[in-house]
Amino acid sequence: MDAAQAETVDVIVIGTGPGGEYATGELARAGLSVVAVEAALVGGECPYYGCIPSKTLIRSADLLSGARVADGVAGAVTVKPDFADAYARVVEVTADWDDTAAVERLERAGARLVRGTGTLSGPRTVTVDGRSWTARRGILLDVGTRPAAPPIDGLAATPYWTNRDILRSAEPPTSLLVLGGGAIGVELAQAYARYGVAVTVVEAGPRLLAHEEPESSDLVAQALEADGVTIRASSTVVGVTHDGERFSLDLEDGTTLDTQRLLVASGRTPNTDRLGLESVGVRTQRGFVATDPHQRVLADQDSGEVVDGLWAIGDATGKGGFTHVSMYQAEIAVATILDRSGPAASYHALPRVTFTDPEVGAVGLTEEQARDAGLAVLTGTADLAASSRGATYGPGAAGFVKVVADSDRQVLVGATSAGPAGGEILGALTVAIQAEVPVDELRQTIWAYPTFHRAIGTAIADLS
Ligand SMILES: Cc1cc2nc3c(=O)[nH]c(=O)nc-3n(C[C@H](O)[C@H](O)[C@H](O)COP(=O)(O)OP(=O)(O)OC[C@H]3O[C@@H](n4cnc5c(N)ncnc54)[C@H](O)[C@@H]3O)c2cc1C
Ligand SMILES: NC(=O)c1ccc[n+]([C@@H]2O[C@H](COP(=O)([O-])OP(=O)(O)OC[C@H]3O[C@@H](n4cnc5c(N)ncnc54)[C@H](O)[C@@H]3O)[C@@H](O)[C@H]2O)c1
Repeated sequence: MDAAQAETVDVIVIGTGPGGEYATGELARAGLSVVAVEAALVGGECPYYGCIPSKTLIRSADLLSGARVADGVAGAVTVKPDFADAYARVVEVTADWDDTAAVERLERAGARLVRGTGTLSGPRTVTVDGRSWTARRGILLDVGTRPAAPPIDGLAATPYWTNRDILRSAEPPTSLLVLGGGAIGVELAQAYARYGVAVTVVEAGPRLLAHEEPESSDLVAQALEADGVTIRASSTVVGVTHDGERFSLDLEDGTTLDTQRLLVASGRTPNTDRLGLESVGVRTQRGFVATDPHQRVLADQDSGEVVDGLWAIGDATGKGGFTHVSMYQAEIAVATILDRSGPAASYHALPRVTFTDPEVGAVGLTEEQARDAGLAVLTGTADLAASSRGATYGPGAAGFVKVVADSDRQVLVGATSAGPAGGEILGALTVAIQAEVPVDELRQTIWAYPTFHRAIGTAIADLS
């Protein structure tokens, strides 16, 4: 069928990241005719090149680290790291980068998958390789992001790695330079260092995990250094070359760094640049698509004008590059597409976890963001190592709970739980912020002894 003879369906989903895959299934189960267009693997980045393989690798590396600190606490353990074991688990959890199971799930739900790159070619119309579809109800975009390479002299001509290459590599490098100290950079730097790889992180900004509390950056820097990672913050790379074997990076301060492998983890670019958004009058901001709180696409950030029959979810909406955001927005979009009433999107209690050891869990605003928002800020902190649980835990107890309160409303607006199981402890803080539990109520809460989460009570008592 050519573009002139477009087939009509109810909904077309372009990009099946986690939210797009979920929405496709839900809409089809609701009885709509749905076509999902996917250029790569159904499920997107998270199950194949993101969350799932990285957290699997991190678990293997954490087991090695636990064994290494056993001597003097539990008895001597001989540790013989074997990356092949870790990689085998990565192959298992990604189904060897095969999306057959996901495709079958979609088809069982009644949806149709079209492999290829979808482009908007006018209102409610999508073209894939010369074939066109028209959507009666509309089009849902979940196109995600791809790794962004900074404009460094020579870099583009080198065989640098992105998250996609490193997580598919069966062999660990002998040395690894990680460009970027964000979530991808710090998680993978630590995991590879624990496998004996000589790792250096080069971060342009003054600290790692720049979006989180400065205390989190310090904690993660100390942990990475304890694992042997060299951290170079406030460092600018001005040139990169590759001689067929090794990379050479020139820094602005005159230093030259040599490495076998280079991982570029310096941010992402939304996949909206070749999507045909101009054909429906949508202007992006730094590639991000603006949406209203029901995930309806806006013509641009400022106008507030809703584009008829177009929804967007996921990383490309710029509300946070996390699978749980994609899934959350997908539920909202599905409700709107099905004309069901439902709550509008709200991000005041957006949680995120960086899966380093110690884990950095955070929700809502940082102290600085709360102050910048003009709130009357109170903060409270508790040191995990100094807690009873910390004393019993022994090595690896470093961490803290920090709470940020709005003293006018007497509710928490932000919190960090960094330490062992920091991401799990975050759950209680997320509920407190989502439900705007009064600080007084949190003061009266009984926190089990001796747990790490009891530090939430200590931090609340410390509010000043
Ligand atoms: C190494 C790494 C680790 C991560 N760890 C975590 C974590 O622990 N927790 C967490 O919450 N998040 C994590 N993330 C982020 C997470 O992967 C994303 O937030 C998540 O995948 C949601 O993305 P999305 O829905 O925007 O779509 P994506 O997952 O980006 O998928 C978009 C899909 O759209 C397809 N596509 C794009 N354009 C088109 C087109 N024109 N036509 C057809 N198909 C198209 C792509 O092929 C892709 O399959 C991690 C990311 C990385 C890279
Ligand atoms: N645990 C998680 O939830 C998790 C894990 C990994 C990734 N992610 C998501 O994936 C996305 C990408 O993560 P990321 O770590 O690539 O991006 P990021 O934006 O979080 O961090 C990129 C870092 O690279 C630095 N940088 C930029 N240009 C540089 C340069 N030229 N030289 C040196 N440093 C430079 C930035 O200052 C920043 O600190 C994010 O949306 C993140 O939320 C989430």
